[in-house]
Amino acid sequence: MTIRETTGESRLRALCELAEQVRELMDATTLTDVPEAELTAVTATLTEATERLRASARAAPQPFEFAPDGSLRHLGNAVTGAANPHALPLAVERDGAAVRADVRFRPLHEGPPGSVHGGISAMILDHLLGQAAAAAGFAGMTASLTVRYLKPVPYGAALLATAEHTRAEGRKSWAEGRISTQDGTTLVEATGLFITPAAWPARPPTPPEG
Ligand SMILES: CCCCCCCC/C=C\CCCCCCCC(=O)SCCNC(=O)CCNC(=O)[C@H](O)C(C)(C)COP(=O)(O)OP(=O)(O)OC[C@H]1O[C@@H](n2cnc3c(N)ncnc32)[C@H](O)[C@@H]1OP(=O)(O)O
Repeated sequence: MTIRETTGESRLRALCELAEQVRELMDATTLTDVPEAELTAVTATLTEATERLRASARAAPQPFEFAPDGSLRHLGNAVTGAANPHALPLAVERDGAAVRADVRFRPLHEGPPGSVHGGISAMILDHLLGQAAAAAGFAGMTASLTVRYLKPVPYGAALLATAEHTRAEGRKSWAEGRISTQDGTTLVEATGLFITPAAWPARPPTPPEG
């Protein structure tokens, strides 16, 4: 018996491929040094492509949903969503009780000359800490995030982001995490408070792998 993929999944894969191409475009735009006439010509091409995509539009990005394999996914997420060009996308994995993700920032993420914008590091850590809390069974919204910037974060280098849930008190729970180099030097670390909104189920499902 042949199991067919749904048309929806095939279309979603095409959407993710488009998002990846847009990431390539953003990288190319950040670094391009072509002449002005070429910039103008490419802008015209992109204006046309943008209008084609807007011919039919959703009210919101791809939702939090179950994939056909039963896993939870959020393709529209700004950090992990493969269908969201803004996302790296970060692929978050469970590592025992903790979570981890390989990270390679790009010139697109520049803040101070030659290194990554602090808000980008904070965004990655916010999400990773949130997934660590969710992995421990305490999914919630970020109520506060404290970030300590220890060393500039380079782009282009293979880095590692890790986080773990540390404790819970009722609907409040805490997690901590860091972005480090491959040799274990911590560049930026964060602590976060996550609160499960009263309206959420007491024990939400475990987080998606990414
Ligand atoms: C159907 C759902 C299914 C869900 C499935 C989930 C699966 C998960 C999988 C994967 C996870 C992915 C991970 C994502 C990570 C990224 C997360 C983000 O980026 S979140 C966006 C940024 N954050 C916001 O937009 C929050 C906006 N704020 C709020 O919504 C509320 O303020 C909220 C929920 C944080 C608290 O609202 P209240 O009404 O529940 O809070 P009150 O009842 O007043 O307080 C409860 C306790 O918390 C303290 N508290 C409240 N807010 C606080 C704060 N900001 N700082 C410190 N303490 C606070 C209070 O003092 C109180 O403490 P006392 O119980 O008295 O000890």
